[in-house]
Amino acid sequence: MVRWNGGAAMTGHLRLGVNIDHVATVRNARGGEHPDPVRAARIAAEVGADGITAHLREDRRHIRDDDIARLMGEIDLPLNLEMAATDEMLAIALKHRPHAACIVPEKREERTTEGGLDAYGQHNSLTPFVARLLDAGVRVSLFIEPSPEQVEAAIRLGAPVVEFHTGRYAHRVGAPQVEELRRIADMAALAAKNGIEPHAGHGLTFDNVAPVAAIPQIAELNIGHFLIGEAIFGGLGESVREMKALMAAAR
Ligand SMILES: CC(=O)[C@@H](O)[C@H](O)COP(=O)(O)O
Ligand SMILES: NCC(=O)COP(=O)(O)O
Repeated sequence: MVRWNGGAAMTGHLRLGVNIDHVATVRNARGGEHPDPVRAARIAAEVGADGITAHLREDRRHIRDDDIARLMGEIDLPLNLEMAATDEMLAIALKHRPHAACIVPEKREERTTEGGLDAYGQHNSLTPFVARLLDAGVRVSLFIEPSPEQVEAAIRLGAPVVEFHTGRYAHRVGAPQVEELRRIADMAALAAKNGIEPHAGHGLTFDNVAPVAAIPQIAELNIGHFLIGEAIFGGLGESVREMKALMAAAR
């Protein structure tokens, strides 16, 4: 597994991080070992994914601890470990030292990640958390809403990356969607101007990815649920290839 070199990760290439959480959702539905999320990561790597994202939730509803261990041991792509800001998850991240850790909010009752991390309100508790991960050579990303308050909080926390939650963009249409896209673009520019690498993710699909991919400062998109759903019909390799082609065409 690749590790972050501690330097600025900004490049012109728009990277695709494939989130394999929902391969594990299907696996866990029967309590067995198939389909294997690590096999999905291997297929994604073979067809050109730039990284793998996996969300180890506190309730282990999909990705499990052993999945993270196997991803680290068997997959050569950078692993972006999504995690809540808890002592348990910090210990796991420090044990594995993935390429990156993306700090996300978690509510047990939520169906999926409903909003961004409140980096502004949680500044004091996040400060040592971010520092410990950075000291271990893990590239820290904060999964936040595209707002000036949250970007400024990320700057104060010294996070090298932010990932904008695109759920509100993905679930709106017409003028409200355009307005949300503008917020994301403005916040990507604000982050980049302050030396923070902007990413985006959540709810992105073939139909809505292009306008987000066209935002020049955005360096990485993390996409999962839609790709795994599409894989049911045309195979994971094909869905990843198609998403990468759409992202490249938008630049
Ligand atoms: C943080 C994020 O947007 C995704 O990783 C999402 O969390 C996928 O996992 P869930 O669908 O379990 O939220
Ligand atoms: N951080 C977003 C992510 O990893 C994937 O979100 P989704 O595509 O599963 O909604």
